[in-house]
Amino acid sequence: GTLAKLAKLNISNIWDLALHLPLRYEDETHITPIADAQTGVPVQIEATVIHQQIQFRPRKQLVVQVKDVSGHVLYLRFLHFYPSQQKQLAEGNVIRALGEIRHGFFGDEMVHPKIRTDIDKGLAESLTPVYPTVNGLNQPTLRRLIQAALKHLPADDTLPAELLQQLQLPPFLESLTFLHSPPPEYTARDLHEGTLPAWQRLKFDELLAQQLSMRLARQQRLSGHATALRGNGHISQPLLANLGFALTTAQQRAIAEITNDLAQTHPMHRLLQGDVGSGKTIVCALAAAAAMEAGFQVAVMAPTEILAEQHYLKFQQWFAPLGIRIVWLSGSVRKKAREEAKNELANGTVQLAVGTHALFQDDVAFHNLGLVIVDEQHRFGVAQRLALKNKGDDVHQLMMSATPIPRTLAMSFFADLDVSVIDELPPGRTPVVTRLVNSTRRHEVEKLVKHTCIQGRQVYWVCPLIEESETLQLQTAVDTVAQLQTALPELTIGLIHGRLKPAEKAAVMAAFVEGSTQVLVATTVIEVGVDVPNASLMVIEHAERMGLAQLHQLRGRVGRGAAASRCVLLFSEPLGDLAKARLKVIYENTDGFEIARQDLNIRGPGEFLGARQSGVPMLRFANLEEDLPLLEKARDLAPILISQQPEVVNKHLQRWLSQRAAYLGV
Ligand SMILES: Nc1ncnc2c1ncn2[C@@H]1O[C@H](COP(=O)(O)OP(=O)(O)OP(=O)(O)O)[C@@H](O)[C@H]1O
Repeated sequence: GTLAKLAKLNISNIWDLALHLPLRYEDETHITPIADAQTGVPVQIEATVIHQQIQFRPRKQLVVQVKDVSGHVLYLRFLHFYPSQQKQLAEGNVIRALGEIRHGFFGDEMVHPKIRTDIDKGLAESLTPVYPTVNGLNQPTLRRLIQAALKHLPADDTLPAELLQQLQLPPFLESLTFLHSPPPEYTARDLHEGTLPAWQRLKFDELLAQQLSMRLARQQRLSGHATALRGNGHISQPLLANLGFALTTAQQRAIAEITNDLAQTHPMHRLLQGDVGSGKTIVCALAAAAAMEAGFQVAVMAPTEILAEQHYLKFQQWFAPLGIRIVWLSGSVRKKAREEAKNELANGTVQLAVGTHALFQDDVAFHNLGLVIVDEQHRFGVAQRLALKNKGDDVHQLMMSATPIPRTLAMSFFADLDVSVIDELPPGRTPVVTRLVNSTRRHEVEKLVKHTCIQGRQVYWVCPLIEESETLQLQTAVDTVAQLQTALPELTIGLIHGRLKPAEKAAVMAAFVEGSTQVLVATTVIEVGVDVPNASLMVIEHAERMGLAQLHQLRGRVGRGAAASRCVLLFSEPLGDLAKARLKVIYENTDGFEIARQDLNIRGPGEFLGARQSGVPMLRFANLEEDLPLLEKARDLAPILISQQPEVVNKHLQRWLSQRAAYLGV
């Protein structure tokens, strides 16, 4: 019963209980006269029921009229109610109601207030904590359990007193007790301040645990052994000569950092970051070249088949002319081809493998794997990351991310990684002009499509994301093609979507790349990796449904050549607040790092990194935007503690890691 419910809240021991902190506080310490109540602020009133009625308009509800000593009348409304509540609120009863007063349908009202009838008990002495909970576990039970847990906690602090004094932080247990049962003089508003010392202490402890475990992981890696890979240029030189462009300074710097790491005898863990279109792919290819020149195998892994395929095609184009064999391995590869690929990887006849996490199944063995390149690593699940770790603890790893990661997040979640940033776009690009257009004006956009094609340019048209149904999504795409073809009969229109077989997809893409298809209608498969510099118009339908990272990625498919490019975001009303906020950000910004920063603000770091899906718990207490000073303190302290007070490190990690295994940063 209760244990199972606690488990749902991730509570399995007294530490978990003690760290289950209030979501907010209710103030039942005093009574506010209705006449004095501010609207929109929770207040407790005490009043006599003067009338009770069930109304049916505008919908069925219980409406109770109460009047207090100030002589003011207030309506209490309940859209869902039980007979017991009707009894509680019988005419003549004196009750206390806690809620926000606002001007409503009937006049001044409280909707679904918390009602108390035990008024003879007197007022509460301090604020009442309200905890996150699940169905069937009520607040009083949770409160009792937490109070009991607090009594059983050992009194010792993980951090020495001198250190706390230096950091101006209160003791741990004192902070916890404060937050669970705040002293009477504190108001609910004070307690929401993240700068309250008690909150600061918890946030700091959490951040410190994270920094410590990241540092330890890093030390462990640096003391591990890997083969030093030194290239001699016999692959990279012809590759560079055939490219048709020179590397930017930022690309050169990144590749220098990477080849330097590869030449070390401990495993590389480097993140290659760069905005859309900044030219990450060639840098990865050059890293792969260096490893292959040294005689070692390279595996390139992406989280989805579509993404992996883009890399496969690009690497084919670059490496096949140089006589390098590449195998493709994904979940959809048939048994026979799969066996063949596995054999070739095991006996070393193939140097380069590209694919999804199918590359790291137990039954795939490499002859001499030297480098693993992982694209969009944060989109992999925990199990997949572990599989990778097991395969390649002593292997050099290069992570690639097209999602720019804000500095605070990088400092926190990627503290174990070295980072190379490509902060420069290839020369000759003009920024993409973004337009927000109501979908009722779709025909104007069709004119723009025609205009663009007449000028010899090409167009992407992205169909709406329909998460519930892939079939419906495909249908929409087919309809869009028909509609566009009717409106623009003179144009050649292609269609690409997730259900096409790899060969069919490749054929559609090839036609667009060579320019025989002018308009490419697509489901969001073109999100990442597609690169057709002649395309200069991107139309995105139902842009309001898409996330910022995705919009930025999609928009980044144009503006990759010298031509001035446009991105038209079609939206449909009504727009929710979040959708509005996202569209505003994408309209006002072109810099991926700035967009990511604002995205982080809108969504919070957990969702930003796709943590919900991958199951990696993120920070519970600290907030990376507002707690940057604490994060910096924790980052500075971690190495000092590790070298000078290992016993403190142990104690602190034990307390926090039993909570959250995720700090290990798998
Ligand atoms: N130094 C350069 N000079 C000119 N063009 C370049 C240079 N580097 C890369 N490019 C070209 O720029 C385009 C974008 O490169 P690439 O596909 O590697 O981008 P990316 O960083 O992977 O971006 P995205 O995340 O948007 O896919 C490609 O057409 C590539 O050939």
